[in-house]
Amino acid sequence: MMDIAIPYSHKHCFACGTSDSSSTALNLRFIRSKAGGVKAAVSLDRLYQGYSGVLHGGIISTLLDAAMTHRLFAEGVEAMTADLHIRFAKPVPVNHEVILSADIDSCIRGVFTLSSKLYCEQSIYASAKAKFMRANASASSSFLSSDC
Ligand SMILES: CCCCCCCCCCCCCC(=O)SCCNC(=O)CCNC(=O)[C@H](O)C(C)(C)COP(=O)(O)OP(=O)(O)OC[C@H]1O[C@@H](n2cnc3c(N)ncnc32)[C@H](O)[C@@H]1OP(=O)(O)O
Repeated sequence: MMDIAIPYSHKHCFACGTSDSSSTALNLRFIRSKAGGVKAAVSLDRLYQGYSGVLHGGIISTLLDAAMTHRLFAEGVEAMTADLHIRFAKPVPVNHEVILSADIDSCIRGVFTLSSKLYCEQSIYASAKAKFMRANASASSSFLSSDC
């Protein structure tokens, strides 16, 4: 399945940029999930730990935010995070594959509400809800209904 295309504005992104643009880039690559959202698999090493052996909460937040951002990219929407809530349910181990997913919950008057989840061993270890607003008001999308 094809990767979600990353817009030019994200070429140098810490989360989805490549190591060509930054030596610490996470190099995340998202694809469409069968359920219609997006998903990515990633395993991060000790460079990204907080407590010993545990992925840093700021990195977890970044992964969840990136999943939601890419869910919007999949609709041709470039939007900024306006509000972000994270639930750290279980310590996420480093050097262990985790799966990220994201879905669009609603879009009302230009405010997109999304949710994302981080799975480890098929359990939810962290989740997020966020609101996004378009960076570029001229962006178009098949998802957009008349009130967006
Ligand atoms: C682009 C974005 C960048 C942004 C960066 C900014 C972010 C920076 C972040 C920086 C971070 C940097 C630092 C780091 O990196 S720290 C690393 C990141 N954090 C973690 O890995 C924590 C993972 N989670 C856990 O270990 C457990 O879930 C904890 C220890 C939190 C609780 O596990 P425990 O097994 O002890 O508890 P329980 O689940 O049986 O529940 C017991 C009770 O507690 C209540 N309870 C539990 N949770 C919540 C809650 N959230 N609000 C309200 N209540 C809550 C729950 O309802 C229950 O109540 P009751 O039913 O008994 O009445």
